[in-house]
Amino acid sequence: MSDERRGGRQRPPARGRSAQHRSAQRPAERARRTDPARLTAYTVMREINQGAYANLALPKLLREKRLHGRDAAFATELVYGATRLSGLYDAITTRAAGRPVEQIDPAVLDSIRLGAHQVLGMRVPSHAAVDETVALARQVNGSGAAGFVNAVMRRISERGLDEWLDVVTEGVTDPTEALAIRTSHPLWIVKALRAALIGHGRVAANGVEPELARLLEADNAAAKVSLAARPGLATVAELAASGAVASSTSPVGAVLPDGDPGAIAAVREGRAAVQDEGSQLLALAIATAEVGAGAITGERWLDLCAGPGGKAGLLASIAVQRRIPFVANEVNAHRARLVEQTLSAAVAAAVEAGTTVEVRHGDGRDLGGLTPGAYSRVLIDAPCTGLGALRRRPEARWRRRPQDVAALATLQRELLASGIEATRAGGVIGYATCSPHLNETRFVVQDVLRKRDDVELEDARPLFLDAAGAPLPELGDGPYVQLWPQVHGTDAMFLAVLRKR
Ligand SMILES: C[S@@+](CC[C@H](N)C(=O)[O-])C[C@H]1O[C@@H](n2cnc3c(N)ncnc32)[C@H](O)[C@@H]1O
Repeated sequence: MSDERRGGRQRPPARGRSAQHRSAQRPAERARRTDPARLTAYTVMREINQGAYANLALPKLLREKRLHGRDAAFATELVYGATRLSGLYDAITTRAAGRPVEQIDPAVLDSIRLGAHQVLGMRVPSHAAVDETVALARQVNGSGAAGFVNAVMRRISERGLDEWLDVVTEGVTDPTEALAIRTSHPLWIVKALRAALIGHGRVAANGVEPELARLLEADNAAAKVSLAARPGLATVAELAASGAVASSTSPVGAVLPDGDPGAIAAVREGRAAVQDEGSQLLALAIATAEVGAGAITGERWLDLCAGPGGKAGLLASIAVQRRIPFVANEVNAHRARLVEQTLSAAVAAAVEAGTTVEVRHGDGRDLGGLTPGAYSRVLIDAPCTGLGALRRRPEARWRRRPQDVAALATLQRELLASGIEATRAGGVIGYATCSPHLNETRFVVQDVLRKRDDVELEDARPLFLDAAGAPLPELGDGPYVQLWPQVHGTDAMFLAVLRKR
């Protein structure tokens, strides 16, 4: 699609007509079909509405529709931006349409969300955004709906984002609620993140609002594409030769400024992978923690909740380099297969090195009882709400419910307890989540520690080193490590390191 068609720059007036004239045209007079990028974005929005995940549905459709380069980037920004900001855009649409969004057909609402994002969140000129949104609506929602979309889009485009933010927060006196509306997050998540910033010691309660705003804004920014070179299988230099830029945060990381990571041979071959730099640092921390004298000989590593295998991929390659047997366990059959796929290069390397990398399909809660004291290092990357990775999962904030936190609480405690059982004396246990929620992080660890005397908490901070080997900054008072997107540029990963007595 050309920039002109996309509206990426101002179009000259067509056949002497002004942009204002075009905006005032009846929808029937406008282009009847939209472009493939917008249509793809709309189709994915509908799939998300039916329960799909953006990070799976979008790449699949981009491949099917053969959209590459700038068209793929445009469709991606449309889907991710319109989905993340749908709470805000719905509040604006309510005012522009003069009726609650619940009274608007969800398919029509998706067209409006995409249009609103072009007008308020991207640099698409208003007239082009309105024209294209009406063309899309006519094509996918019908001509009756297109008239309605035209009216709503014209109202939306009458104000800039700042003006709309004032309109939708007018009369809202609670600053947390106003922040939730402005940054398009459910209120319960904003409250949980506020408590997490204070509870993890990032900021004092009386100065939390600016930091909370930074965190919520970071959730709304596109996450960079980070790659991890799996040690012994690939190098950062190899990734750099493929167009990535060496990471300053992770010693095994590189950032891909643009392009398809799947086009890089090391990624295709499972020698490198797309992985958040925080996840990389966390896996490296587990691999570098010193194990006690009782556990150092005959080391054996376990990833108790490995699917889809990101951290297992990094840990397994390090284990192979050190000729240490590695087991990746996963309860979900489909995800266990994904672990097998992602570990295939490490499995082959293990055979060469005369060691083993094994994928086990089963409930991690059973492993402590089945293989007590069998492992020198155990990672429990527990199932969690994922509130620390909202920037990567645009729909997650709208799907998660406050009750999900409580529903996971028992499982998280049982998995940690099982991981501790599976660890031998002197061994190291890492409890991790991609959520900073206090109920999924500190409180889980504290609860489990309170009930047993065979394990102690270690300071995890010295295990976090950046690409230059320097201590990662701003890790707080310890002993836990809580990473933050607005500080470290990573997902908000949590790690507690325990040692078995
Ligand atoms: C946060 S994810 C792990 C992410 C993984 N470590 C990575 O870096 O790619 C948690 C995983 O735990 C799995 N899980 C949930 N309950 C489990 C159980 N009882 N035993 C083992 N795995 C479980 C989930 O299916 C999910 O794949």
